[in-house]
Amino acid sequence: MAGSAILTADAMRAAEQAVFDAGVEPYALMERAGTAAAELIWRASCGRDMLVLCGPGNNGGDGYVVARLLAARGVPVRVAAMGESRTESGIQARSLWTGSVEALADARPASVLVDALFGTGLARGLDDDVAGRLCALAERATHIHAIDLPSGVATDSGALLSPVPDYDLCIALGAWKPAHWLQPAAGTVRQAVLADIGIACDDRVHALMPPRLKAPGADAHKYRRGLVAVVGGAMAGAGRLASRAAAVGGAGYVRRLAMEADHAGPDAIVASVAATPDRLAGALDDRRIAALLVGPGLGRDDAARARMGIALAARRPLVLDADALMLLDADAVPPGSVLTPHDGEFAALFGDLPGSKIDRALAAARRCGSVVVAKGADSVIAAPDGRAAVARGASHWLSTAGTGDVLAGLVAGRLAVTGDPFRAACEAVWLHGEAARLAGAAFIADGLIGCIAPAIAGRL
Ligand SMILES: NC(=O)C1=CN([C@@H]2O[C@H](COP(=O)(O)OP(=O)(O)OC[C@H]3O[C@@H](n4cnc5c(N)ncnc54)[C@H](OP(=O)(O)O)[C@@H]3O)[C@@H](O)[C@H]2O)[C@@H](O)CC1
Ligand SMILES: Nc1ncnc2c1ncn2[C@@H]1O[C@H](COP(=O)(O)OP(=O)(O)O)[C@@H](O)[C@H]1O
Ligand SMILES: [K+]
Repeated sequence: MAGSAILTADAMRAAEQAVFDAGVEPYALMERAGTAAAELIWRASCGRDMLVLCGPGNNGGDGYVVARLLAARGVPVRVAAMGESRTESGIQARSLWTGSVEALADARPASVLVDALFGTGLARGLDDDVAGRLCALAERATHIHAIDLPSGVATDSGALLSPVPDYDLCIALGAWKPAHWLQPAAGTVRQAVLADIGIACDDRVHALMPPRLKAPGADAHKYRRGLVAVVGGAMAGAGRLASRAAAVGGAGYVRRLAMEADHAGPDAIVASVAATPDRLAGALDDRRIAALLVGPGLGRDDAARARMGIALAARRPLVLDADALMLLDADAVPPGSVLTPHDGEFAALFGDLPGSKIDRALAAARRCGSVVVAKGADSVIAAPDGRAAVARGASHWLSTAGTGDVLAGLVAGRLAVTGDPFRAACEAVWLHGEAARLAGAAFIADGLIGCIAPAIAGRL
């Protein structure tokens, strides 16, 4: 997973320190960072006039390196600073900049604005006058670039601590930070690029990467590919959406255990009426069930609670979604399951946990010994062993009823295929996002299912 690690500010500082301990001079690392950033900004700005805003720390130091290197290439660059440089490397970078330095308060706008005010050292929101100046200069620029992070975002949580303009490009130095992936900070940047500056990173928390999938082999048959059972409930449509997603998602066989007979297709999905506790328990007494999905359209009444109890008692690998998450207690979740809560379901199940969305998902996963997919415009897939993958950039057209049922079905389908809850959840979230991208604008959940097959085909 090289190149996809997501590090908090503290972890980044530790990773940088390891580089210094190995004999690299701190200023040499800043030169690497500034050189990488200058190259990307050079490509994006085509020689237009540029204003670099430099802060008092090492982020500002990177800004002075960028300004020097681009001026040497003939770019008309000006620098505006927020006070004197305060770090050793920053002071050195400042001393090598031979141009003038304007005060931030008086700086004139330019076509290209480079924000090197604050990075991982931001401790609080920008003062009103600084944030106001940043936003006003951004308003007048045609290209806005952030060095490492947009100034004003909290590195670890992705919260906005003060007003933040919209950026065209953010150059993450050395490793991704949570703010590049978590909302709302991630939403302030149109394109984020990672610049490798030779820092080794622990990638237990990482960006969700496209999966490598395998087509069925010569020895495949429907049970070997995986049997998924979907426990239907009061709202039959949700179970149907999930069943279809499980089937196209890779399961060899999908059984929908409905409350009442309906003949809505597709015919490849075996629907049977399992309305009574005995019928449901009987249908679930099958060791070949490789993934059992409970929750979409289940309902929240006594009958739903009873159906969920029977499903849990079947002791098959579980995917729990929607109403199941509202009926269950976190301590009653069978370890080894996959849970797919949206924010409301997450809060109902786990309460008000502290920290970033990544911290909260990891704490929830540890608590119930299961994989937790904390959904939303940023989705965090967390495992109880401390691994987490973060997805961003999914189409906001996904904010339509039933897309969560599709995701739950996809997770069940991939779980039946792989037998690995974390891998299955990662593959499903990626395929769901890719299907949405392929679906384009204004789709509904039924249409999303039609784009899962091409999403899979693209990863074989
Ligand atoms: N380590 C390295 O060698 C490398 C690091 N790299 C770069 O360094 C960046 C991190 O640098 P950094 O740690 O110096 O923090 P940075 O974000 O520049 O700001 C800290 C300064 O701002 C101040 N301050 C904070 N909040 C404030 C506020 N709201 N309003 C006003 N002031 C505020 C704070 O002082 P305070 O007032 O909190 O005492 C402090 O003086 C990182 O993102 C990357 O770009 C790369 O070059 C690779 C090599
Ligand atoms: N604004 C958004 N941008 C990207 N993805 C989103 C957005 N809103 C919701 N989603 C995704 O759509 C799905 C919605 O799931 P959920 O809220 O459970 O809906 P439902 O219960 O109606 O099926 C989740 O996979 C979520 O990550
Ligand atoms: K910055």
